[in-house]
Amino acid sequence: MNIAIGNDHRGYKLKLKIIEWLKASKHKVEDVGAFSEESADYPDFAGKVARMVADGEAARGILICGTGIGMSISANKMPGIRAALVYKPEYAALTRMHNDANILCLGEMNGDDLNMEVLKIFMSTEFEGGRHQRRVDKISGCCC
Ligand SMILES: O=C(CO)[C@H](O)[C@H](O)[C@H](O)COP(=O)(O)O
Repeated sequence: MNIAIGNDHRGYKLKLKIIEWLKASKHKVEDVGAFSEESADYPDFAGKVARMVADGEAARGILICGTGIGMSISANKMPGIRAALVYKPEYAALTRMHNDANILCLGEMNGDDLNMEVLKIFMSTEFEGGRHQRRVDKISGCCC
């Protein structure tokens, strides 16, 4: 799968771990930065990843900041994006099965172990469709 990934300064170290896992799992990774722990603005990276997912250049996106909150607020401004901020593994499965989330937002403060567990479930869970498809279709109509 083609994955776009982005972070601010607080998400930089976790991103490196995530990229290592994604590549070992045979995913193709496009890293839009930030490329260091120097202070950076999360909307800049959320916008780049969201654009790539919305345009079909990436099948899914991953965004990391301190809490994940700023990334999710920013990414969800882009039409076609369903960015989910997930702290618990069970919810990683549910947001894929029910919301067909196409971007995963992680908070570095949630800890590496939990975040890696969330990531692995997010990457391996399919959308269920059915009644959830109807609801996902309605998301696009919410802001128009
Ligand atoms: O969590 C975040 C936004 O939702 C960011 O990653 C930052 O942690 C937060 O905005 C604090 O920024 P700071 O410049 O590191 O104090």
